[in-house]
Amino acid sequence: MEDASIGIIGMGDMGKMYAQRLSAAGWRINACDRPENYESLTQEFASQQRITIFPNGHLVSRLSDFILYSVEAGVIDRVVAQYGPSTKVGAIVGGQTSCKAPELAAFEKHLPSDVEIVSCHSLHGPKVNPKGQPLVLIQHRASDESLQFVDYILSSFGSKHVYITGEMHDRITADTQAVTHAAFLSMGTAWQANNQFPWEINRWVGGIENVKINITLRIYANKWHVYAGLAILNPAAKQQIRQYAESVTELYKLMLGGHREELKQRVKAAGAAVFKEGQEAQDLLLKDEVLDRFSLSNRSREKSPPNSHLSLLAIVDCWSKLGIVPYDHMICSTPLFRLWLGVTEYLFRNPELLEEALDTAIDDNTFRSDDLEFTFAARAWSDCVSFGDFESYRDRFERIASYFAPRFPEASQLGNEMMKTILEKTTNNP
Ligand SMILES: NC(=O)C1=CN([C@@H]2O[C@H](COP(=O)(O)OP(=O)(O)OC[C@H]3O[C@@H](n4cnc5c(N)ncnc54)[C@H](OP(=O)(O)O)[C@@H]3O)[C@@H](O)[C@H]2O)C=CC1
Ligand SMILES: O=C(O)C(=O)Cc1ccc(O)cc1
Repeated sequence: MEDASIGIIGMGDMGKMYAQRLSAAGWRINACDRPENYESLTQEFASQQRITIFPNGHLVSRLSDFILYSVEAGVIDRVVAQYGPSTKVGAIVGGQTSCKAPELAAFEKHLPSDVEIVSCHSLHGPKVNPKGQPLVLIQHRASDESLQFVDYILSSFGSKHVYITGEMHDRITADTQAVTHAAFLSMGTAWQANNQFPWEINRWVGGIENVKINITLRIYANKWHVYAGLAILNPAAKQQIRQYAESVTELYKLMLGGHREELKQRVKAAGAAVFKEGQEAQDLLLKDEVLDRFSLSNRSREKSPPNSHLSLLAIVDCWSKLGIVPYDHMICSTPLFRLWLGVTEYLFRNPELLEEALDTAIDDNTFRSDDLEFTFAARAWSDCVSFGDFESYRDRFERIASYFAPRFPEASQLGNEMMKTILEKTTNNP
């Protein structure tokens, strides 16, 4: 067992993270990226004895006992079609892509029948310490023994292993990932459309606004294909993002029409369905003292600025309409999802704050144009995902990312500290 070697096809951020950590745990790694990256990768890993770089996936596949594809989700079929037939007889193959339906379909289609399939998914970014984070393992076409082997290989991460099917993985991550990203992508789109840097405007400063701002910038500072792939390729994501956009639109119409009682009744009923009695056994995930430390703004905050919090009211409405209990999704939660649930929980478990948000939504028209742009944005992202066009997703994503780009270095440093502080409190208690 110990003399087995691990193949990694796709040495981007996740592939490198896996190579580094697995080689540090003593495994021999055979890795490749696209042939044009062979020279630079060879140089980069020259001093690492246990990592051997090869020019292409054929050479990695024929040598390795467990082969992991860590490429963009949109190219998985093409890459497996290319290298799959070269897989070593009796090897185990898996993938790291964020949506399992296309990955598993590609494996079934292109891998020889003597090859077993155990796939995986680390539910965190490459710079997050895997310890304690969920790691999904999917025994798709494999013996129990082979699952145990992969389990053993990946055990050095110290992650929390979760054993589910590919289908269940996609249904849960549609919520924990795709809808979560849609909400933050929409916030960024709305700020850009209104030509705002939210940390420069008094009414945005402080508290849960800091989480919204830091996470939005964190997403836009990342690679578009990760978000596009997991949303566009996951059929459950389309439906769930559409419901989020509908919830945003319907709540916004109630606000515009001044339907205070209907708005309150709908939001509170949704809140009661999602945040059931007894679930508050654990402390609130987020607290003001922590949140206020992570501001991009140099303005001071005197009092919690009132806000309609349309994005948060809508996610709870969306969960309730879909019959989703987000706490049940903690098994596939990413750090971002836990923060997102943390901020909604913060609002909904504080009746005064919720009441203030609902009254602000009706009475205070300074939020109307922000909320209008947010509504447009949520619908536009939903259409973009439903349409399934990677290039238009990329175009929207990169246009908005370039608006915020000057603040990425600062936001990412602050965002990392924020994640670390908040996640230290939540990782062991998901
Ligand atoms: N980033 C994240 O936070 C997470 C990502 N994931 C998933 O992991 C996968 C990898 O993501 P990530 O590492 O971030 O993305 P990257 O873009 O950093 O890495 C993908 C790598 O695959 C390479 N590649 C493309 N085609 C081939 C090929 N034919 N042969 C060999 N290599 C190839 C790419 O090369 P080139 O760039 O030159 O095309 C690139 O270096 C994705 O499916 C993503 O959804 C999962 C968990 C977290
Ligand atoms: O936490 C998130 O949602 C991220 O943005 C990082 C991420 C991206 C893709 C994954 O498949 C898993 C984690």
